[in-house]
Amino acid sequence: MSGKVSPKSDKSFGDETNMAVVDIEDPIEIKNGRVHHQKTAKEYVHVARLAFNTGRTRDLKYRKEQLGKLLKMYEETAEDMAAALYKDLRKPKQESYNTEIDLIVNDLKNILANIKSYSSSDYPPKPLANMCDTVEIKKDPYGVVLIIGAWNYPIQLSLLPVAGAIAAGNCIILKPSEIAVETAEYIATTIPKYLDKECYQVFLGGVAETTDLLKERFDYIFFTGSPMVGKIVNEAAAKYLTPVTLELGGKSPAYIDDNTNIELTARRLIWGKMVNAGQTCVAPDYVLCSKNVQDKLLGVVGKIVKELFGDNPRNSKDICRIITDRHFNRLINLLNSATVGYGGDYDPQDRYIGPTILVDVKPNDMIMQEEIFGPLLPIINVASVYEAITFINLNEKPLALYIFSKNKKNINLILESTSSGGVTVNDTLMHVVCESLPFGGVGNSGVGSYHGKQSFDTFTHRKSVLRKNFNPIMEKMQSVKYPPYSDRKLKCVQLVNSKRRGLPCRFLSYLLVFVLGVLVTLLVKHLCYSS
Ligand SMILES: NC(=O)c1ccc[n+]([C@@H]2O[C@H](COP(=O)([O-])OP(=O)(O)OC[C@H]3O[C@@H](n4cnc5c(N)ncnc54)[C@H](O)[C@@H]3O)[C@@H](O)[C@H]2O)c1
Repeated sequence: MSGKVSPKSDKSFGDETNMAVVDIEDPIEIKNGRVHHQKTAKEYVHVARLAFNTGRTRDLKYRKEQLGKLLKMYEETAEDMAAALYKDLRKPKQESYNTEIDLIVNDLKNILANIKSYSSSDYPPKPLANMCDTVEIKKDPYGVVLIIGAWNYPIQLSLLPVAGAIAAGNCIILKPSEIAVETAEYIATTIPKYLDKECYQVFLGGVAETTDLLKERFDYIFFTGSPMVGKIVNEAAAKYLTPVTLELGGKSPAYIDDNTNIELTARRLIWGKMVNAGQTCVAPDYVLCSKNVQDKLLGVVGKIVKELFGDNPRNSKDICRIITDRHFNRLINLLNSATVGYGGDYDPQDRYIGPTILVDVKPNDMIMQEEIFGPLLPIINVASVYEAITFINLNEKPLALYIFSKNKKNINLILESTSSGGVTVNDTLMHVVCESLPFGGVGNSGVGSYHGKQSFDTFTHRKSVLRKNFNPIMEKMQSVKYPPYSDRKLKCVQLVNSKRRGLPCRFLSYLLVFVLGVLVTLLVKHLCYSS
């Protein structure tokens, strides 16, 4: 869709009386919670395919221009982004800027500053057999890519991959999450005002529309969401062997060692759990610690919550709300299934849930069967670091793992004995904001990664190119590869093949070719004169 939603549009995607009408190339109606497109998913993809085939997105100047316009969009409409996030999630302004707006602005500035070097071909070392050839790794765009976003960081999760995909020269169909209604509308109405409407299109909708999109052939699919839907996306992609990045979720553990600074641990843990009201893919999902540490944690948590959110956190402007009633009710069911050690306050009218710690939790309890995605923090007691490691390894590989400890041996033991998408030691969430670290999961928590240069690489096919020339001397030198084969030729080929160590750079191999050329010429001249 590239168009404008009328000001009277319904903000819930679910009320027939207030109907949103978008009226440019694809006038859409939003009726009874469903988006009605005039154009089909196939037509969207067709337009993007035609645009890609013009070749314009391959041009570095064009890509920089489009990224510049995206930056302009961020700068000119940052307040609209923050307003949409507030309406969807009651996101505090500082959280909106820290975790979404500034993140995409900085990422884009970094891409713009480095796009020339990211896009340049690499010239790797080469073996003796290719001494006379030019070997190059060209950075090729995949083509038309599908980006599907999740609702919890609806700006960041849609627009960070968009920047990487544009930089790498792809055309894009972006499908933001339908659950973050305001942000989806902001994206759908704002992007066409700034970017090339054929190359970069926004397709609004929910499950049915995403299902339609997934029937189409894409050259790459970048999905952010739950492992369950990730599998659906992966299956659809497999039909055309389309490569995918799957940014998924899961239960991320936080291990607290006996040897730690309990107050700092509590502050960093509660902060990480309460950002976006726990609706964060890398939020610490549950705690593993001894009974002794649990008691100490419960002893300081009241003080920390008061410090962060005041006497009554319900009145704090710094706690997000749960995205929908459905999500809220799921969390309250989980809360009611467990024993509250701290907190437990909630308000259905406002979709508010306060910081809550759950105790006496057992591995088979309901709350341990699914990703929590809310401000509930269960504690599972373990007797040692070894038991914690065993517990982590018995479960799916998490997206994030947090270790709070002063004991280097224990920290390294966990790092060496477990697998997770990423790790922060002695804090939460922070490895995600360091853009030089690739961000992604492993196993059930995802496939592939992005952020920083990795975003460009994710949307880039590294195409191997080997160039030869028609130089007769080179041809003579390589003639041993042709039949008729002989023992002498085999020995020669084996000798060359055994010199697989790469020659370091193009200059050295040119020099070698030049020296060899001179030697051969001198030899020929010498033979001519002597005869
Ligand atoms: N790894 C990450 O970067 C990251 C970031 C944010 C969220 N997440 C994960 O995402 C999940 C929460 O987000 P969500 O509720 O939006 O996820 P979701 O999987 O329900 O939805 C994600 C996207 O898939 C679409 N979708 C939903 N059901 C579908 C279906 N049956 N067929 C086709 N498409 C479908 C939705 O429209 C949405 O755009 C959590 O598991 C969280 O951990 C991961």
